[in-house]
Amino acid sequence: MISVDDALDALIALVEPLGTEEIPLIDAANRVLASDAVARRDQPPFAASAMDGYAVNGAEADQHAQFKVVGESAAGERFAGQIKAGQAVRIFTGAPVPEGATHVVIQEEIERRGDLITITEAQNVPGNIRPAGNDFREGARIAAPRLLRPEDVALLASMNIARVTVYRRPVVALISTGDELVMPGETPGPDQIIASNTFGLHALLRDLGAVPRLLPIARDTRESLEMTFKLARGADLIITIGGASVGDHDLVAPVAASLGMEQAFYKVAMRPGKPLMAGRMGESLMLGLPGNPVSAMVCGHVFMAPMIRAMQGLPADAAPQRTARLAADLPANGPRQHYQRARVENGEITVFDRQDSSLLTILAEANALTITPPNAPAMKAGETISYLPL
Ligand SMILES: Nc1nc2c(c(=O)[nH]1)N[C@H]1C(S)=C(S)[C@@H](COP(=O)(O)OP(=O)(O)OC[C@H]3O[C@@H](n4cnc5c(N)ncnc54)[C@H](O)[C@@H]3O)O[C@H]1N2
Ligand code: MOO
Repeated sequence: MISVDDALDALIALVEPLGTEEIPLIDAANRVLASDAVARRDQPPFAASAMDGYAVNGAEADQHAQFKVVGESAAGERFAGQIKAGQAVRIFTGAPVPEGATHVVIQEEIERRGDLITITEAQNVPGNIRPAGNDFREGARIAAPRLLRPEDVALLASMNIARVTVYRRPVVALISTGDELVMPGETPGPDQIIASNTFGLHALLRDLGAVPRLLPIARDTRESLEMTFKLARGADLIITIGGASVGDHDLVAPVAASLGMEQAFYKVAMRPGKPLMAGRMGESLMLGLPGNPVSAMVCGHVFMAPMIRAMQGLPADAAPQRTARLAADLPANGPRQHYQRARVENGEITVFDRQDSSLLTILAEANALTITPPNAPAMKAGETISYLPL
C-alpha cells in the first residue's frame, strides 16, 4: 500500500495536459484558457461620464454658478463640439465627456430653466468621470492557464476577444461493474441494487469540466469486462467502479492487465478507498475505483478531480483543504489516512458517528470530509482539523 500523497504524485506523473482548441467566447465558461488573452482596445476607450448630469469645466463648477446648455452627449453618440466658458453639455452615464469638460454635475444637484442650469450644491471637483483606459489598456493580458469563470468571460468580452484558445475537455469513460447492478429506473431483481456512484461520479466529472461517457454496466465475467473496455477506447481516461478488491468476482485488475494496462499502483493507505488502482492503458489513462459508493466518491474528490484539472492544463494540486474546530473529541486513527463525512457550520465541524462506506445518506448530509493522517493521535473538541469541502 502506498500513501495518499505518493498515489497522487504517481497519478499526476501519468497526466499530460491535453491538446488545445479555439472556441467561441459564448462557450468559454468553465473551460481552461490555454494561451494568454490580450486586450484589443482600451476600456473605456474615451473619458466617460459615470453619472447622468451636465458636463462642465470643473474650474467653473462653484455652487450657484450658471451655465448655458449647448448640446447633448449620449452613450453611443458624443457631443461633437468643445465646451467654452459658461457652457454645459447634457450628458448621460457612459457617454463620452466633451472636450473642455473636466467635471460632471449630477442632475439632482442643478436647477434647470430652459437652456440655463444653476448648480445647487457644492461640488467635489473633478468628479464623476472615468478616464480612458480606467479599466484596462490595449495589450492588457489574462494569463493562461486560468479556469474561466463567468467574471472572466465578461472581461474577455469587454476586451473584444470573440474566440479563445482553451484546453480540450477530457473524455472520460465510466464503467460500472457487477452482476448486482441495474440502472436507475429499471426493475432490479431480488439480489440486485441500483448503480449509484456511477451517477455521482458522472455529475462530479461534469462539474470538473470533463465529458463523461456512461458505458453499459459490465457483468462479472472476463468477456463482458473486455468488451466494455473495448467500448472505452479513445477516451482520455477510463474509470472503472467496483471489482477492484480481492474477491473471486473482482476481475478489473486481471482483465485490465491482460489488455495491456501498465499499473502505476494498486492499494492506497486510505479509508475509504483502499483498493484504488491506476495506470496507463494504450492511449488512455485508467483509474480503477472501489465499488463501495462512498469510497468511489471520496476517491473521485481526492484523486479523480486533480487528474481532470491537470488534464486541462491547471496546476496539478491536491484538492484545496480548509480547517475548522472539532465539535467533539475524535479517537486516534489507524494506519490508513481517514476521510470522514462531516458537517461544517460557522467554523465548527461535526464528524458523523456512522462512517460505513456504503452510506450515501450520510454522504449527502455531509458538506466536508475531515482528513486524519495515518496513526494520528486522538484529538480533543476545539482542536483544529483539516477538511475537504464537498
Ligand atoms: N477480504 C477483503 N474484502 C474486502 C477488502 C479487503 O481488503 N479484503 N476491501 C474492502 C474494501 S475497503 C472495499 S472499498 C471493497 C471494494 O470492493 P470492490 O472495488 O471490489 O467493489 P465491489 O465488490 O464490486 O463492490 C463493493 C460494494 O459496492 C457496491 N457497488 C459496486 N459498484 C457500484 C455502483 N456502481 N453503484 C452502487 N454500488 C456499487 C457493490 O454492490 C458492493 O456492495 O471491498 C471490500 N472487501
Ligand atoms: O476502504 Mo473501502 O474503500 O471502503 O470501505
